[in-house]
Amino acid sequence: MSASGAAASASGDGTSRILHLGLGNFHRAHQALYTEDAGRHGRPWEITGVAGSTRGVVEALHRQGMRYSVVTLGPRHTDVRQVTAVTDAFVAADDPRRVPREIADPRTRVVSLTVTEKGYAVSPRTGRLDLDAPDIRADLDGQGPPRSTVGRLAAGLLRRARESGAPVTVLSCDNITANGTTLAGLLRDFAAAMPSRDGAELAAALEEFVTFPDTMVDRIVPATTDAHRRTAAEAGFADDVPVPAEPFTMWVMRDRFAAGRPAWEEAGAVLSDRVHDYEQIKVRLLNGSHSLLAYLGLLTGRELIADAAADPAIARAVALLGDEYEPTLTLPDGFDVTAYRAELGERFANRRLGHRTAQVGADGSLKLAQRVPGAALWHLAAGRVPSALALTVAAWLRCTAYPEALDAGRTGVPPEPAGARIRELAARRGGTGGTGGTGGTGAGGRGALRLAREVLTHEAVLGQRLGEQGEFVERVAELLDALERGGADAAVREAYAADAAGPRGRPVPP
Ligand SMILES: NC(=O)c1ccc[n+]([C@@H]2O[C@H](COP(=O)([O-])OP(=O)(O)OC[C@H]3O[C@@H](n4cnc5c(N)ncnc54)[C@H](O)[C@@H]3O)[C@@H](O)[C@H]2O)c1
Ligand SMILES: O=P(O)(O)OC[C@@H](O)[C@@H](O)[C@H](O)[C@H](O)CO
Repeated sequence: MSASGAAASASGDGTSRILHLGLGNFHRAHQALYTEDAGRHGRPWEITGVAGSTRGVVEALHRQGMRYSVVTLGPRHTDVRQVTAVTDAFVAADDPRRVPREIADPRTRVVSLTVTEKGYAVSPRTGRLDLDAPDIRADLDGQGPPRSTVGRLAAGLLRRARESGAPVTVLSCDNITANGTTLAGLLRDFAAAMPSRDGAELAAALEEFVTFPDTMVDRIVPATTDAHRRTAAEAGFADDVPVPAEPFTMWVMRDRFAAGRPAWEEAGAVLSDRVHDYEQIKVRLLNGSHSLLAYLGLLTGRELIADAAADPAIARAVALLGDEYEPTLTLPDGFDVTAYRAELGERFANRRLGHRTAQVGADGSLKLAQRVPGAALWHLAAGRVPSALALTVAAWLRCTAYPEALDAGRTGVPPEPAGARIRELAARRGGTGGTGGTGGTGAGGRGALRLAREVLTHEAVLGQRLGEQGEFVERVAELLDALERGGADAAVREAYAADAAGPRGRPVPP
C-alpha cells in the first residue's frame, strides 16, 4: 500500500477526489481544513461532500460558490477563515444512486466518513452489525437504492470491484473505538449476510483493494447559531452555514492508504501506528468526560458544557472520572497525560464556544457504548467498581428515563434512540422526575435497581459484557437513586464515598 501526498494519477482525468459521507459541521472544520492546507504542499485534492437527508448545508454551499467560513472561538479571540476545500456537494436522499456511483468512480481514492455513531448501525448487544436495523434489512433485501451507510459502501465497493478494482481507502473519522477496523468488520458482517454470490464478491473486494485506517480525530465543533452567522458577516462574508470551532485541532491516523492521500502531515496531522492508544486517550478522557459534563449539566439546568464544567461538584466528578480512565490507557512515548488533562479542563471551560449539553448528550446509549464499557470492564477485572464511570451511566439513565427531571425549556432534551423503551421500563417500575428537594421519588432504591437491571442487563443497552457485571449495575442503581433523591451534588458525594470505600491504589491491569 502506498501513501503519497501527491498521489499519482491512476486513471481518468487525473483528479484525486475524496468522497466525504456526512457533510456536517465537524468535517468542515477538521478534515476539510487539513486538506486545504495540504494542497499548498502537494497536489490539491477535491472533496465531494454528501449530506444524508438535510439540504441546508448543501444548498447554501452551492449558493455561496462552495465557500464557507470557519469561526474559531478561543477563550478571548475570534478568527474567521474562508474555506473552499469542498468543491461539490449533494444530498444522498435526493439522488440515492449517486453515492455508490461516486464510490465506484476510480477518481475517488478516499471515501471518508463522519456520519455519527448512529450511522454505523452497530448492535448495542453484540457490537456487530445490527442485521435487524430497518435500513440494513432493506439494503440486504435489495429494495431500491441503498439507504444505510454500510449498505451504500457495500454497493459502491461491489460496483467498483466489477468496474475497475481500483484500490481505495475508506477512512472513518467518527468517535468510534478502532473506527476503521470496526467499519471493516461491519462491512464483512454485511457481506456475510448478503444473498447470492454478491456477498462473496464483496468480501473478496474488501480483502483485495480496500484499506480501513484507524483514526483519532479531535476538535470541539458545536452546532451553528445566528451568532456565528453574524460573526462571519462582520468578517466580510454573509455565510448561511459558517462552522464554529475551538482553536485546538488534532488528527492521528494509521498510514494505510490504498490509493494515495493528501499530504495531511504537512498540515499537522500525525501518521502513527499507535492510533489506538491516542484514540483511547481521546475517546475516554475527552468524550467520556464530555458525556458526564453533559448529563450532570442537564440535570442541574445547565445549557452549556462550560457552565457544567464550572460547577464545583461536577468538576470533582470529572476529576474522579479522569482518575478512573487514566490507568486504563496506554500512553505513547512522551505523551504527558497530566498536561493533556489540564488542557482539557481549559477546553471544556471555553464558554465562547457555546457547546450545548443537549448536543453532547444526544444519542447517549450509542456514545456511552464507546466511552464506558472498555474502561469499566478493565477496572472490574482488577476487582474494583469504578464509581465515576457508573455515575456517567446513572446520569444518562436519569436524563433518559425521567426527562421531566430536566429544565427542557432551557436546556432542551437530548434525543436518544433507546429513549422510548427506557421510559416505558421506567414507567412500569415507578420513579419520578422530581428530586428529594422538589418532588420525591416513587422508585426508591429497589426501583432504581430494577430499572438499572432492565436497561443494562436485560436490554444490554451498553453491551452484554457490561450488563453481566452485577456490581457495576448495582453501583449505577445506587447513584441513580442518589441523583433522584438528592440531585447531582449528592450523587457526586456518594461516588467519592464509594470510591474511598473500595480497594485503593492504582489498580493492577487485569
Ligand atoms: N462535532 C465535533 O466536535 C466532533 C469532533 C470529533 C468527531 N466528531 C465526529 O463527527 C460526527 C459528526 O459530528 P458533526 O458535528 O459533524 O455533526 P452534524 O450534526 O453537524 O453532522 C452529522 C452528519 O452525519 C450525518 N448523519 C447523521 N445521522 C446519520 C445516519 N444515521 N446515517 C448516515 N449519516 C448520518 C448527517 O447527514 C450529517 O451530515 C460525530 O458524531 C463524531 O463521530 C465530531
Ligand atoms: O461528536 P459526538 O456526538 O460523538 O460527541 C460529542 C462530543 O463529545 C464530541 O463532538 C467532541 O466535541 C469531539 O469529539 C471533540 O473532538
